[in-house]
Amino acid sequence: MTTTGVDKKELEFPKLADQDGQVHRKASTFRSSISSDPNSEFPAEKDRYVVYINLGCPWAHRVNILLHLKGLTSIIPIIVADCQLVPNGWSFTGDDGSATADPLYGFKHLRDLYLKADPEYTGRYTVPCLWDKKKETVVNNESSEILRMLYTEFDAFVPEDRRESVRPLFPKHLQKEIEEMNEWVYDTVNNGVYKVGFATTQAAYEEHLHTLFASLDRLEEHLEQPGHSPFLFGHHITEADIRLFTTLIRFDVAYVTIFKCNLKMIRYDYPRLHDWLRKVYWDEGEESNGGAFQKTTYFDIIKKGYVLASKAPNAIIPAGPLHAILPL
Ligand SMILES: N[C@@H](CCC(=O)N[C@@H](CS)C(=O)NCC(=O)O)C(=O)O
Repeated sequence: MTTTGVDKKELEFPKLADQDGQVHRKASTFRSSISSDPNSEFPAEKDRYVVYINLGCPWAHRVNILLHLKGLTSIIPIIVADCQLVPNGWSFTGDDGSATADPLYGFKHLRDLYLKADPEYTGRYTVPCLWDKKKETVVNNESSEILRMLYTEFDAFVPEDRRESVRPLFPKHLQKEIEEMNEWVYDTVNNGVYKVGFATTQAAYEEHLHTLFASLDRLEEHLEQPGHSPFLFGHHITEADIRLFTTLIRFDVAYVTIFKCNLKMIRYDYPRLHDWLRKVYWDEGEESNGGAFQKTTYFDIIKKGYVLASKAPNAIIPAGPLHAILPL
């Protein structure tokens, strides 16, 4: 896919930082669940749900990876919006992998779907956004919950060898450890890069920068411990790998330069994290169902999305690093 340059459509990004210069991410609003129970409010069905994403967003990337990993892309189709945020939110433009219009209603903006679901809605129009075609509403717009419900509730639609019962992303004996890691990785790494990149005071920037790198050091130490390679919790990919991957694959190419997360780089300063990242990215075997991570990563779109989001005055997309990811 080719990326278009920045044409400076209406460059306006809703402010993430509050008055105190800090990013306080608001909780997602739609929090219903799909269930494998056919009598539930949102039962798992084929051709009933779609998920809206864009190809730059790390939260949406989690869901894109999951659908590829579980072989669910024909059960829950993905609808891609432009990676460039305009005042009315994400739009469908035909650029950078985006649909030219929303295929369900012909809408030009994701906002229109949120308002169709709830005309009184005043929250942000975020991706990922899981939509129910039957009830014509947003089921859920919180990536961590979408991720989990898609791999637990759709097992009947997943090819047998990829089901949770056979190849779990959240194995019973690791659940406590994965939950614990999710908590600090979310706060200081996944969301941490945003707290650094969108800080509007020097103090907020520095505070979160050091917290972020302390957590990367902690992840490097985690990978040194027995049973923590090649993936975070051993020989198989788990939910924790998906959640960390979408942040770390953006690190050297976008966060270091555009978000000024620049104390260190993954490729030069974190040998174990670098091995882990390359292993996950380049895997084309069974663990990744033939390359789910690589196939869903669009480096040029990621860089472009962040340049626009950070309101860099000249909107120039950094060309480097020379290799977005190094070979194994
Ligand atoms: N907690 C949410 C965050 C999602 C989110 O913030 N997505 C960004 C894109 S990376 C978005 O849609 N932002 C639009 C806005 O805030 O107006 C999740 O994990 O799903």
